[in-house]
Amino acid sequence: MAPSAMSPEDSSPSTPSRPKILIPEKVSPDGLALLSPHFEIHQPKSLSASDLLAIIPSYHALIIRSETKVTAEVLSAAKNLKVVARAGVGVDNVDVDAATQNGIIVVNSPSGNIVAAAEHTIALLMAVARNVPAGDRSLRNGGWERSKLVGTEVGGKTLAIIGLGKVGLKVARMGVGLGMKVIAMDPYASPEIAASASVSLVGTLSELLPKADFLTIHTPLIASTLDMISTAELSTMKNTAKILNVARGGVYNESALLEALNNGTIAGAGLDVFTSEPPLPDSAAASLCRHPKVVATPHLGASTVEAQENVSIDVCSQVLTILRGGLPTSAVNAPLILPEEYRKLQPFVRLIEKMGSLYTQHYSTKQKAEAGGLVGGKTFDLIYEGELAGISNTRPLFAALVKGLTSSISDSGGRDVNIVNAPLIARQKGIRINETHNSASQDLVYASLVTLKASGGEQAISGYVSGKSIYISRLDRFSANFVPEGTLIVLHNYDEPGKIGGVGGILGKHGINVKFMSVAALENGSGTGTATPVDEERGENEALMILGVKGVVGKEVERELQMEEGILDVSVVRL
Ligand SMILES: NC(=O)c1ccc[n+]([C@@H]2O[C@H](COP(=O)([O-])OP(=O)(O)OC[C@H]3O[C@@H](n4cnc5c(N)ncnc54)[C@H](O)[C@@H]3O)[C@@H](O)[C@H]2O)c1
Ligand SMILES: O=C(O)[C@H](O)COP(=O)(O)O
Repeated sequence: MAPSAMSPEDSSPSTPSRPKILIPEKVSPDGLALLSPHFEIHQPKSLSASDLLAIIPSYHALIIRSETKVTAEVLSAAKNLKVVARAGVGVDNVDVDAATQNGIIVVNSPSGNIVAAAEHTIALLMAVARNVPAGDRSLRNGGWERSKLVGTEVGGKTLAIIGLGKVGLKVARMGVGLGMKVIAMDPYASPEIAASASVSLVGTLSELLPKADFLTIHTPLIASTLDMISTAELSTMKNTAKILNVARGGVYNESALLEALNNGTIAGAGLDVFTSEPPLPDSAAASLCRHPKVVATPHLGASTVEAQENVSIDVCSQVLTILRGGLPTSAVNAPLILPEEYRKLQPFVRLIEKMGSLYTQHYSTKQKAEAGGLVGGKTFDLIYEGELAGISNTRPLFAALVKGLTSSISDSGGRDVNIVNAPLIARQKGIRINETHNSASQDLVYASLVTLKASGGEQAISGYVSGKSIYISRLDRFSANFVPEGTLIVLHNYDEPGKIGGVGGILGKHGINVKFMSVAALENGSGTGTATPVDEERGENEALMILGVKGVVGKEVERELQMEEGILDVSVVRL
């Protein structure tokens, strides 16, 4: 469709020379009022994917919600586009990497609809507890069914939350206000922040699920949360339990949920989000929407007047700034370093980001995660040695660490962290970072060395830069030497003959190719005190085996590796 094919009422009067903004979804007029005096705004009532592709080249800004798919194809055709603005949080419908490659800034509103999402969760909680929609439906059909629709009180019941971030924490506070006992599982949350909201943190799902009268998930949809609740997990819950989803379709397995409702494993569900929106006609999601034990809404979590005002003003003011040549406040793909610092700091920014991400993923295996506080609420020491100790502006390095620590646990992949907002994001998660410049290091083998340590434990990672390449030289109590890139399997094992054969056999069986292997021995003088229990006699023989692999390393592979004789612990890390 050419631009002229849009109906006249879809477009505001135009001044040809003004930059053009395309808004294919319903966005609150409050923010648009900031833009309309300066720009030509087009709001087509419906726009197909091919229409979008055809007209995008003439636009300078694109403002969207969750329905418009901004693909790599659209972005490479968008010759004049400076910004894609998401009036909301999730950017799962935008190819952010393609935007970055095309020099297009992606902005969002990280907090504008948090209250709305939390309140919608409570609305679904009360609706499923008290059969509100069923009562309403029955009355409309001329019924007066009282005994059939007896509900349960939520006061005194246990509300279990998975994901104690911005929305989860608000839901927790509201639950406490309703007289509920609130427990939560979030390995990366701050224990202090949880305690301040009267939430008891538990370490594992298996501890959380059997206690839940109501279960609600508020995590992003990422590799570790896809199908987080499926048949096995549902079977450990009370058969009176009811579950809620105002996060993203896919955190509950929809087929498993349907089966659990049909066979009485659990009692009900309140659902706002689905794996495909709207649900495909013959899908499990479509059956869930029609199920008598389900209350369903069409992704209304953020649909309040107030939230839409907030997100609209948030993103429209950023569009205004960007089209006038300024810097936005919430860029999802903002660079960590300014061009003038790029050559000197870029390898270290990359190294420290990878060290942070390695930390979060390596230490989050069940064996090592404590009840909360794996990342959130933790104090870290970031120690610069050698030439790096002389650098005074370490803001990009600090930001790189915050980005690395949070990248594997957020739906933006940490891309929204920049040098301006990194201290704020760290504060929100209760992360404290002490930077130390140690220029007096003796016997340093590398020109510069960076060490990341979590205080109060043995968790430590060191790394260095050589040319343009980055390396990890220490992981835990082990001297290592490997490149922190791609998919890595880190095996903590007894250094005994036959290990490589066994591990290779398992990987080969699953079609996983090994690209490199590195063995890390205990550092000189390292004792055997460790988070993982080791055999006293074999303790001196511990080692780490680090495998760089190609192929999908699923949970089954991890389980098989974990069962292998002499393997103490396994972590799969994607860097
Ligand atoms: N339905 C709606 O309209 C609507 C509105 C707003 C937000 N959302 C969605 O709600 C979700 C939460 O948003 P938010 O702003 O609170 O995000 P957030 O990033 O502030 O919080 C997410 C939390 O999940 C935790 N987490 C990550 N991986 C985990 C895991 N494997 N196990 C347990 N916890 C884990 C993180 O530590 C973090 O505390 C997002 O998916 C967002 O897109 C939906
Ligand atoms: O990611 C979000 O902000 C929410 O899921 C809301 O999406 P929406 O703007 O399409 O309502």
